[in-house]
Amino acid sequence: MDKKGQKRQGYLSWDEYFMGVAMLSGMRSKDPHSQVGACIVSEDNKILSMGYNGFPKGCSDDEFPWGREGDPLDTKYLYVTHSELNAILNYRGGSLEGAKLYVSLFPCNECAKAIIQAGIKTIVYDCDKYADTPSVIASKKMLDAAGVRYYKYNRTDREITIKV
Ligand SMILES: Nc1ccn([C@H]2C[C@H](O)[C@@H](COP(=O)(O)O)O2)c(=O)n1
Ligand SMILES: [Zn+2]
Repeated sequence: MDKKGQKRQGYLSWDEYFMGVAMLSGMRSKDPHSQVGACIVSEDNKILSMGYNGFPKGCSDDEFPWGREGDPLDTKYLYVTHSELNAILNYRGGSLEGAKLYVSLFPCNECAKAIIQAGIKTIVYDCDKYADTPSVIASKKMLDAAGVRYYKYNRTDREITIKV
């Protein structure tokens, strides 16, 4: 059949688009071990905010520690802001009630609290590599209790290459 006058095929689905944006955002992270990205989307599929894991403003990426082990004060964990929290805090538009969150790694318990309190109702996540940790188990308990829906992103075979 003649395809003239018909829409292009093979365009990105909404989930591919928003997870792609979340992953692109994660590429800004300076964390040498885990780069996490988040994208918050309205109920009518408008991008509201984005974030990635990094130190708070004024805390230099070159002076604060990126290590994972040793004295807690010398590891990143006490200092880094998670991508989801950054995306929530970056939003300047008012309410996130009913919004969807696309995130490359399942939210921890602290981010779950912020997600619930912000009114986000759906989480689409890619990786769940810390599923067995108390933090993620507690996160799921709270999300379940608060009625926040979450589902794993269905990876497609699509490779997105952008030359910049
Ligand atoms: N849902 C999450 C979980 C973790 N992060 C951040 C926090 C750290 O920068 C990194 C995890 O480090 P790892 O223990 O894998 O070396 O990812 C986040 O932004 N969102
Ligand atoms: Zn978190």
